Amino acid sequence: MPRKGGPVQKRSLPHVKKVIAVASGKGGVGKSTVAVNLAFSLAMHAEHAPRQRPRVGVLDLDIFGPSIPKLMALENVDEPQLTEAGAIVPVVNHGLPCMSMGFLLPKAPGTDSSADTPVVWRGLMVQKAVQQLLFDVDWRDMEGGSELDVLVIDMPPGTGDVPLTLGQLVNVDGAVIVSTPQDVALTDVRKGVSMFQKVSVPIVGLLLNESHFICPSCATPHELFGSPAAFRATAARFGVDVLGELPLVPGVSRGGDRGVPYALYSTDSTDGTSDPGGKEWKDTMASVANKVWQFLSR
Ligand SMILES: Nc1ncnc2c1ncn2[C@@H]1O[C@H](COP(=O)(O)OP(=O)(O)OP(=O)(O)O)[C@@H](O)[C@H]1O
Repeated sequence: MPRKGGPVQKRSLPHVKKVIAVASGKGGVGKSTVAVNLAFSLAMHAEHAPRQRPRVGVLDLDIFGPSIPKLMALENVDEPQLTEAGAIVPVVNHGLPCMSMGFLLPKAPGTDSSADTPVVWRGLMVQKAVQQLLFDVDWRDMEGGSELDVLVIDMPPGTGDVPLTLGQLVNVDGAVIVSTPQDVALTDVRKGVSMFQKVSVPIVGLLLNESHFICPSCATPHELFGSPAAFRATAARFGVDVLGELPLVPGVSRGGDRGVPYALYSTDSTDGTSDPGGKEWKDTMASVANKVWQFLSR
């Protein structure tokens, strides 16, 4: 909380070593999909022997449109448990601890999911909810007690109150900004970069999503939403890296709908990575995770 008469103090999140925010200037560009898959790719990071792999979690800060419950097949879970000290215990699927407003909202009448429960709140209540999600979750492994090495935060789209609150209150180690190649999305990328710079959050880099589609019949890459050149130019203008260019792959969307993130699909089976562009998507995501890990290890 801001102290009376003094500057706002940034804090670390309890039991979390590093924090990465995944943000976008505009909605619907694939930010949540990237956040979840980045978390798995960091957790499976090739540099680590299986026993030394980092503990990674995901926090969904999209209060008004939480996507993590669906992407993680956790839509119908019961309300999270509390520790003896009253902290919220994350919900786990596929081995990944997650927390989202979607787990704390009451279920919509006649359903066993909160997906259709509208959130109609005023600013102060949103601030309170964000602070609770940030500071009142116990990310420790309930069995071994180990802390979280990396928390990936799925931000709400845009440059509203939530990203500002996060940047002002929390020591965020880096932000990844996701965009598609359309002009309108790029304009918002510029706003996002400026906002994080204003609250002194280092930018790891920009990530271009749905940069191209590989034709299933002729294997030619097509730029469906515009040329990546403008995106690269925007990154260069701000002096930030382009972390990668992810193709549009139907299996990525199917995986999200089924609650099985694409990073978990194996590369040598018929489960979807035979999609045109599937291997390129996976290799790019692994390389992005590698760059994020290097950034965090500086
Ligand atoms: N590379 C990709 N290939 C195919 N589909 C994708 C890809 N990236 C995202 N999608 C699909 O695009 C849709 C939007 O993605 P997502 O929900 O992750 O976006 P978002 O930016 O988080 O949206 P919101 O602003 O609503 O939070 C989803 O259906 C997702 O499965």
